[in-house]
Amino acid sequence: MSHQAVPQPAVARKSKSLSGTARIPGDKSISHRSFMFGGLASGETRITGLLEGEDVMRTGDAMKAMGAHIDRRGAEWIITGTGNGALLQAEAPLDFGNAGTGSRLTMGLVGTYDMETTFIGDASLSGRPMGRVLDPLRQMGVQVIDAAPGDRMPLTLRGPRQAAPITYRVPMASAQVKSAVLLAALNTPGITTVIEPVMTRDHTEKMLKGFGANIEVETDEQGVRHIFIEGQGKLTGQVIAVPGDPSSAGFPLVAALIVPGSDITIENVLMNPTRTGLITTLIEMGGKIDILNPRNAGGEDVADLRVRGSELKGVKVPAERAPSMIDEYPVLAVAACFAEGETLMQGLEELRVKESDRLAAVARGLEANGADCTEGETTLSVRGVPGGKGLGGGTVKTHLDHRIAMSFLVMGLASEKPVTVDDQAMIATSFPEFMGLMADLGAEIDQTAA
Ligand SMILES: O=C(O)C1=C[C@@H](OP(=O)(O)O)[C@@H](O)[C@H](O)C1
Ligand SMILES: C=C(OP(=O)(O)O)C(=O)O
Repeated sequence: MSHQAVPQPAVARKSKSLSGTARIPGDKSISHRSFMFGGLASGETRITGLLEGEDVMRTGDAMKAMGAHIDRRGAEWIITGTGNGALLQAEAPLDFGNAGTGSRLTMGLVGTYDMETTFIGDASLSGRPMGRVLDPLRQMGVQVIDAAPGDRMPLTLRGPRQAAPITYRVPMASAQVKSAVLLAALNTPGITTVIEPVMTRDHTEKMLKGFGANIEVETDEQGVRHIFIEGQGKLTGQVIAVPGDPSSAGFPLVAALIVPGSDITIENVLMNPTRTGLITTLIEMGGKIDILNPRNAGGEDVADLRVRGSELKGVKVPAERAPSMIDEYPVLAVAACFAEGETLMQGLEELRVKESDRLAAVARGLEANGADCTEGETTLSVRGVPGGKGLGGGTVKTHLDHRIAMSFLVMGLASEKPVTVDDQAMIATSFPEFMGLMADLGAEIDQTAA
């Protein structure tokens, strides 16, 4: 399905206090990896809580095209994998739609196989840089036999007869790049080393260990992580319960903070410390967020969050925190619009290469809705208006970016005037339940005619 033909606008209006309990869908990062590792392992993998968003379904389709069996039985997804080293050449191009994670991790997964694989995607994905993944793959012996200018998709990989292990220092804070090299190592003899100067989400390392890969992580005195992985080992199917996605939780969370009088509970949220930067920041801003029932589920920390309407104040968000909240800056910028004083967000260079240039897309959307902000090369500062007086009234260009759409719909719930987004169709890539879940909490969001 293409989202580019018929835009579906939506409008969010000032809402009365939000209330109720929400269960957000499964974590996108863990869901992609569950399909990939389950599809690669020997035997059966059973997954509950999987995110059934379009991005993850594309990964499932890719794994099926390479020989995995994937079925949904009731609430469970059941995968019979090919066995490590036994993926088949896909007969047609793999279409990853809008998904950076799915495409980049799969490039790593298949790159070291002695076969050809073509990757295609939508207009947003085709504009995103793939050289960050292709560079280390080339060092391992992978040929890029066709790519759009600037190492972009569509592109075709031709794997070597036998790949060579490398030591690779990840040059930018990117879990996708780290993961692509680790996955390429699975079909490479010997030990591949990935050096990660700045820690990013660690789902690949944790989950590969769970599937039986020989992978070790050492952190040196400077805090630099060295990840060692031995290729061509056996992976065995697992039982996985995917926790709720903290990036998706960010939307009802910020909505409840900025709509006065709100009191909601968000259940079963992943609290892995590489993902909780938004919660830390909002608590620093004075957000009333209670972390309830902290527990461990399937090797990950999870908790329920009680969130109440709050008087927020602006803060400086340090650059070091960026990797732990990288997808949450658009919605944090919205929270900042309702805070007293200035919020300064730093270290945002990676936002420029997401589904849209998120730094520019957020700044333009805020300006269109009367917010006072300054866009720097790698920073964004927002000067807030407690109560939201004068905010709203604009239409936001979403540029095929789900997080821009959801963030600005949240803004409309507490702004004096409605906020319109030009297209909400992309929300289905990561959070298909968004509209219904927000409506159940009392949010006034209408899908307007095109
Ligand atoms: O590894 C992952 O699952 C992800 C890594 C991040 O991307 P980068 O690695 O490009 O920072 C994040 O933005 C994306 O939504 C999911
Ligand atoms: C950046 C994101 O995803 P991806 O890179 O997988 O497209 C996101 O979901 O915000």
